Amino acid sequence: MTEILPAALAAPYDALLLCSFGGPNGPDDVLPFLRNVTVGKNIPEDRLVEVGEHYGHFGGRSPINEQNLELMTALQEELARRGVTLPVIWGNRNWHPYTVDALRDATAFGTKRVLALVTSAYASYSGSRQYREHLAAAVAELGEGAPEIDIVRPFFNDPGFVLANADAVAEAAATLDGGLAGAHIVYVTHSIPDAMQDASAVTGPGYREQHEDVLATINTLLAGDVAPTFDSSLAYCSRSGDPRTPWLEPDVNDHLEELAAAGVRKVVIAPIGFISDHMEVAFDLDTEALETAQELGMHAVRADTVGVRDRFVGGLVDLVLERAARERGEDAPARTVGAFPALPDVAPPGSCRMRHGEVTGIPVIAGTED
Ligand SMILES: CC1=C(CCC(=O)O)c2cc3nc(cc4[nH]c(cc5[nH]c(cc1n2)c(C)c5CCC(=O)O)c(CCC(=O)O)c4C)C(CCC(=O)O)=C3C
Ligand SMILES: [Fe+2]
Repeated sequence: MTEILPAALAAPYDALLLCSFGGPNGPDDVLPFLRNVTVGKNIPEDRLVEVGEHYGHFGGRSPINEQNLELMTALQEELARRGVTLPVIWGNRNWHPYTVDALRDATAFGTKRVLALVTSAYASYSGSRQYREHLAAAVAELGEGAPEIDIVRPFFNDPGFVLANADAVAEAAATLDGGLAGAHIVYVTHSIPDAMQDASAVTGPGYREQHEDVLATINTLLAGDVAPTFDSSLAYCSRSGDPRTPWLEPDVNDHLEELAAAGVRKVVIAPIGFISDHMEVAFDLDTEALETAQELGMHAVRADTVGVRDRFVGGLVDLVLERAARERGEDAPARTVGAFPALPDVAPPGSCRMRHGEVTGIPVIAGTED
């Protein structure tokens, strides 16, 4: 076999698109951004006003854009460190810079094959399929000359992501009196409607089961060789939508109350569902949940999100190069931790619909529209 020079390790891709959610950069952006997010979503107006106020507490801007710029730089540096030639570009689903604009620019510079890395680790409609619809819409809008796009599989069970989370939980626990002993780790992720959960579980492990897998791995790592003296559970934040529609529970605040009533006094809040400290983390956890814990007389600390930790960024670059190698027809096994295999590079028919049983026929990239 001929050896591939490092510079060509990302071939056939000629750009890596960091594809994210987007967020407002100032007060005037907040409402138009929220309207973009909720178009066709049946979110009550008073919920929009409430979420607008969350951004208001932070000067009308979300930290998400700066965090994505940092991640983009970290990815570029790690690729350069490995000698790989692959420009990183950035585009969002719901706010500037929009994906379609980033792709148009890249195309003008001759980009033909793009690998997209979505900033959600877990597979569900919101975290994966909706991005794949969004990318297909961008390609359609660009028309002739649009780049061909592939996607990095949802990376919840990537060793880099899971180990970086375990490090963050261990560091947070170390700040508690007596460390992890006698503590309760509340793992937290974004709630989704039950119907979206059910749809996420049709062709592979569901959204909740993916999180349960990650937290089981982290718990095993933290326990080491000794019998664990800590407990853990999974709770949810940021529920929205019609209050009559069932979403995944328990809400993190309700859950903290239950734990306090059961005598728990030491808590690590571990936001494994999010890769950076964007608004859900800054408001729903650091503002609301930590306040709830304090009112309940608990000592609670929030573990870092993976952000730009070396292990995480290194894992992402491994995923990118692994995907490129498979695209070149090489045998590049997908590395994982936990009970589940890697999710496929191309989503199977029927995966991660918005609602269980619903077929919309909306085109996607890296999968079929059924
Ligand atoms: C699973 C999931 C992630 C994945 C985790 C990840 O990707 O990291 C995620 C990420 C994010 N969600 C975000 C913001 C919002 N999400 C909303 C609404 C919704 N999210 C949902 C789910 C998820 N969301 C769902 C099922 C809805 C209901 C409407 C719908 O079905 O789409 C709304 C509307 C108002 C409201 O209802 O809350 C907003 C403003 C931001 C940006 C934060 C910032 O600005 O810093 C980010 C990263
Ligand atoms: Fe969301």
